Amino acid sequence: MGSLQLKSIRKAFGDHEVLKGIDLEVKDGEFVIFVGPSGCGKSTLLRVIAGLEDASSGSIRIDGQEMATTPPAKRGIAMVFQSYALYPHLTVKDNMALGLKQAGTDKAEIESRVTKASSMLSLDPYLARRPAELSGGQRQRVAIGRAIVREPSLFLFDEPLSNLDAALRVQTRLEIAALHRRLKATMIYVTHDQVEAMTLADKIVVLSAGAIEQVGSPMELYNKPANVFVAGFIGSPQMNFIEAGKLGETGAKTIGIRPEHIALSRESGDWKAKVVHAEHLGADTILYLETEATGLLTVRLFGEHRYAADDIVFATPDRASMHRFDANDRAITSATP
Ligand SMILES: Nc1ncnc2c1ncn2[C@@H]1O[C@H](COP(=O)(O)OP(=O)(O)OP(=O)(O)O)[C@@H](O)[C@H]1O
Repeated sequence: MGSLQLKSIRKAFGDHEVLKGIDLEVKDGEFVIFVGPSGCGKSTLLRVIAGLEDASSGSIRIDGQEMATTPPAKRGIAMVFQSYALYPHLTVKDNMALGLKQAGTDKAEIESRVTKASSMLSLDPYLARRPAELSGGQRQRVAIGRAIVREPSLFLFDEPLSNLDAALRVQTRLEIAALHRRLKATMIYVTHDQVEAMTLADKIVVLSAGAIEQVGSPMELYNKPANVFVAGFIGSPQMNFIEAGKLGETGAKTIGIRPEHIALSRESGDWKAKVVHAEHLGADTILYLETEATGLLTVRLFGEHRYAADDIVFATPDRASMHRFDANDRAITSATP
C-alpha cells in the first residue's frame, strides 16, 4: 500500500511562501515525477511529504492516515538523495542493514532482506566494501538498497542520478524502472532531466513558483499542454511560440509549434528562412532559423541533413500539430475533436 493525498499544502520560510497550496492524488503503485524550474519548490514538497519539513498548513495522508503529526520514521517512507548519504565507515552490507538494526528488526529478517535487495541490485560482490571503494553508480545502488530493505509504502527520490555520468544515468534509470515494475511500490521522484521524466513517469507534475501548472501522463503533457508554461517546459528542444497575429490567426494570442512538427525544403514552403546555426547530432539535426514571417524558429529534423549556416530554406509547419493559446496563456481546446 502507498497512496498519497495532499490537500492545500502550503510552506513558507519566513515570509517567503515556497509552496502555495498543493493538491495532489498519488495512487498506490504509481510512479510520479515532479519537474519544474530551479527553486520552484520540488525538493521542499518532497521533504514535506517525508516529514523532514513541516508544512505551514494543509493535509498529508498516506493510505488515508493523516501524517501531519507523524514523525518521518513512522511514515512508511524511504528517501533516496542525490548525495547518497552513506556512512563512510560502514560496509555496504552494514549501510543497508543499519536502519533495520536501529528499528530493532530481528537479525534473521535483516539478513534475508539485505540478501534480497543486494541480489536485486547486483550488489553481492560489493557487500564487504566501504562506500569509498565503490563507483558513483554503485553507491547510488547501495542508497537505493538501503531504502528497499525498509519495505516502505512510498519511495521518495530527490534527483538520484544527477551525480552520475551520462552512461551510468541511462543504466541506473533502466534499473529504477525495472525496480518499480518488480516492487510495484509507489515512487515519487524529483528530476531536472526531461528524459528521466518522460521515460519513468506514469504521471508528471509540473510545478512553477510553488504551484502545480499541470498533472498528466508524459504524452498528455507533450500533446495537450494546458498552458504556455507547460508547453515550453516539456519537450526538448523547446516549443516555438509565435504571435498569432503574425500568422493571421484570430481567436488566439500565441501559436505554439514543436521543432519536430516543422518540415524543411530548399525549394518551397510557407516561411522563407535563413539558417542561423545547424547542430548535427547524428540521429537528429537541430536547425535555428531566422524567418521574416515568424522571427527565430527552431526545427528538429530526424536523421542527417546537409543544411548549414546561411543556407536559404523554406519551413512549413504541420498545422494539425499547432497549439493555440489565449490572452491568459491558457491552451484553447477546439470544440471539434
Ligand atoms: N530551509 C530553507 N530556508 C529558507 N528558504 C528555503 C529553504 N529551503 C528551500 N528554500 C527556498 O525555497 C525555494 C524552493 O526550494 P527547493 O529546494 O524546494 O526548490 P527546487 O525546485 O527543488 O530547486 P532545484 O531544482 O534548484 O533543486 C527556493 O527559493 C529556496 O531558496
